[in-house]
Parts: sequence; C-alpha cells; structure tokens
Amino acid sequence: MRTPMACTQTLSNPLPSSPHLLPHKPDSIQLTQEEMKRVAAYRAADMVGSGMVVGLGTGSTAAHFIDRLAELMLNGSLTGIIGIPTSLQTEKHAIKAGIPLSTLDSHPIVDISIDGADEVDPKYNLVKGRGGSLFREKMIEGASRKFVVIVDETKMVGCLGGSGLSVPVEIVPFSWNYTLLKIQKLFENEIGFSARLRVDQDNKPFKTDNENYIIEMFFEKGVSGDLNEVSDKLLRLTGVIEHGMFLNMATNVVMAKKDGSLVILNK
Ligand SMILES: O=C[C@H](O)[C@H](O)[C@H](O)COP(=O)(O)O
Repeated sequence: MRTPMACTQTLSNPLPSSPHLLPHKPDSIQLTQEEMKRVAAYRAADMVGSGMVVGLGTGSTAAHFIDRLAELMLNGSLTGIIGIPTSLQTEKHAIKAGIPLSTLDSHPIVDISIDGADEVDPKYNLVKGRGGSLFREKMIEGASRKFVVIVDETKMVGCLGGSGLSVPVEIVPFSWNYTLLKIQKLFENEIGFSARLRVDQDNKPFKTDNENYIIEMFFEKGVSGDLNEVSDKLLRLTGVIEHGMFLNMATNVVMAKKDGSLVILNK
C-alpha cells in the first residue's frame, strides 16, 4: 500500500527567460487563452521539416497546429509531410485541411509529434486526455523521436492533478464499476482522492475512439509520491488500458504567455 507523501514540487519560477517572438505589445494588452494557444502552435510548426512523418495531436491547441501545418504545405514551405492522427477528430480535421495521412502500422517511426496538454509539471511530465484521446496519443507520441508539447501558461502546474481537474484513465467497459472500485482502493490512503466514470451530455458513459470508458481521478493536492510507481500500479490493474500521465515523454515544451512572449523548453 502506498504511503501518502505530499507533492512537493513548486512552480516558483521553473522557466528560463524567453525571447519575445511577437511584436512588442503594450503592458495593458494581454493575449486571450486562444491567442496564446495559437502562438505556441505556430511556433511549434516551425520545428517541422519537409519529408517528416508528423504525429498530429488532438484538442483545441493541436487544431491550431494542424491549420498552420496545412498552410505551410499549401504555400510550398513544407513538402512531403505525412501526418499520423491521434484521434478520429484530428483525422477528420487533417483530411479537410488536405494533409496526407498514414498510420503507425505503416510508419512506426514518427519524426515529430506536436500536441497540447492539460497540465505540464516542472519536469515536463504531462496530464493529457481530458478530451478523451490519451491512448492513441500515448502510442503515437511514444513512437516519436521528438514530442513537442504546445501550451499556454495556464497549463503549468507544480504537481500533476494539481489544477483540481481530473487525471483520466482509459478502461475497458466490461465490469467498469469493478475497475473503478479497484482504482479507488489503490488510492484509499490518499486524502481528498475521488474517482468517477466520465459521462457525456446524455449522462451515458463517455466512449473513447477505441470504444472504451474513462475514469476521472481527482487528487485534492495533486498526484503525490513517485509518479512512475503510481503509473505502474494503475497499469497493473486488469481492466486499465492506459492513463493520462505522460511521464518523461515530452522532449520540448513551447509555452505561450499572456504578454505575447514564448518560452521554449528543451530536455
Ligand atoms: O484528449 C485530449 C488531449 O490530450 C489534449 O491534447 C488535451 O486535452 C489538451 O487539450 P486543449 O489543447 O484543448 O487544451
């Protein structure tokens, strides 16, 4: 059984100073969250080179990247790009944008993946999957030589789960309530822990692209202790397919700030 141990990571200035990549904005002007997402996505698109196999992320930040990638292909700046989509939603978007697609089966080595995240901790560990796409994302991003995370500054946290929002776990639908009980048992000593099945607008179980269910785990003070141990324990539960903690996977983080500056972190 896990000894409860407080998450001790802090966010006190974990970031180096950054170049201002946007024209100077008066102090009173601040970017909206959507603008920050676009700024990060556009900068990350510059990391893609012609002829690359590119993992295409999922979510609102990744959508800006897909639009930019398509734009760069259309104006001839990038040629020979092959995209590997991390969700059905992204697949549709990329097809509409005119990006040629393939699969991991045909292209098992991905040059670069670019995707958003729900949280980034000071060691660049991530929470992903609040949009439900964590399994395909983890497969494709795990097969990538470079995995660039694009976020706005609101996504930076001291501890994973520390924003008070969920850490998702993808499970098989069969006996889902039993799997939920096992997850609750795993964290029974964790003060303020709770878990529940994700439901859709009709109060039916939310289904992932793989027809699985999602359990949302909530940690009042963030996930504590050794994250790799927490990961292993979850993955050992029969019924659990994957979880949304992406540990030691990101090679770069491109983070846009409200003042228009960008911080680029490299591992
Ligand atoms: O399942 C969703 C993905 O992991 C997203 O990358 C993540 O939720 C971040 O999404 P957004 O860019 O919309 O905040």
